[in-house]
Amino acid sequence: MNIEIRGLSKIYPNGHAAIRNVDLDIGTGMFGLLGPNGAGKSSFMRTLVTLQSATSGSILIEGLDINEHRQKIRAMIGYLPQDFTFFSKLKTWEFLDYAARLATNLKKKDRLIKVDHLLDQVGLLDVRERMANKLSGGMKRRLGIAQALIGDPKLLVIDEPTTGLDPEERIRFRNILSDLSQKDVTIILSTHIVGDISSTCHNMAMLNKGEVAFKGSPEGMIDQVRGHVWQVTLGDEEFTEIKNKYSVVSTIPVEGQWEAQLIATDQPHPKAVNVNPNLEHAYVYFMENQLGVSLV
Ligand SMILES: Nc1ncnc2c1ncn2[C@@H]1O[C@H](COP(=O)(O)OP(=O)(O)OP(=O)(O)O)[C@@H](O)[C@H]1O
Repeated sequence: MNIEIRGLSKIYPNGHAAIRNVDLDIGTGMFGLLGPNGAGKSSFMRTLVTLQSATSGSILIEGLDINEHRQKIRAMIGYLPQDFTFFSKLKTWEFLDYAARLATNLKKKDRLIKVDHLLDQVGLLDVRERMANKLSGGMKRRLGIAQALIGDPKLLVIDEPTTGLDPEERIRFRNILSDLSQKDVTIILSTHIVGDISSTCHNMAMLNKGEVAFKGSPEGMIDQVRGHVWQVTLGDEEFTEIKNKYSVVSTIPVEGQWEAQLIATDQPHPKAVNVNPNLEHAYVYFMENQLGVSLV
């Protein structure tokens, strides 16, 4: 899979520029689009899956311009929107069968085989008879993935899939996506949860206010913060001073003091030592130092 995006902008009729001049190349595997709420992730995804047109710029998928080959492109894509909802009167398998009727020309027997295969793949075979709207939040999200997979897409576009899920469901969901990406499905995943990207994606971009703030590998983003992540253990008074001055990423109480990790360009306190950065540190660093967003 090869997706080439050049100079992409989306300005809504009210004048709001949700995507600004985005250039991205997305290849096979799992690609993560990271960014805070309102960064333009959903606008980008909706444009990519041809649900809305761009104001300017181009998107080529497998060399095909999405404006000229809309039907062909749509047949290649499975999409799970952020606000995916169910028809309330259908059982879990019936819902998926309905989606299969819309998306495929399969005969009933083959459709039902496919439905059960997909339910099994996303761990919902046990609850196939349960009403779809009675599934838990995580199960609904997994049924959403099954529905997006029903037409055997080459590209799966998933908008904020793990928001609101408990940690167990989040891990389960990530594992399903990892399995899929091994099976020749390219996945583009948008999220504001750093852990979704660090545990699954080899390539990523960070969007902020509609612009690409970083593109590359998660390791590449982490490299940029190396030397700027510090750990220091302080009493109440000094800790309050530090907290008011720097972005504190984590705090653990240790024997009446505070062990804090924080982001700072230079050593923030004589006792502070550098620690190995992770993607969460890099995210905070980018938001603060590169983009001027104050998190203090
Ligand atoms: N149809 C629209 N008309 C006008 N403004 C819009 C429209 N859709 C989105 N926006 C605005 O564009 C910006 C980007 O929104 P978008 O939903 O793409 O961001 P996001 O990164 O997906 O954030 P979230 O996770 O909060 O949905 C926001 O300021 C939003 O209010």
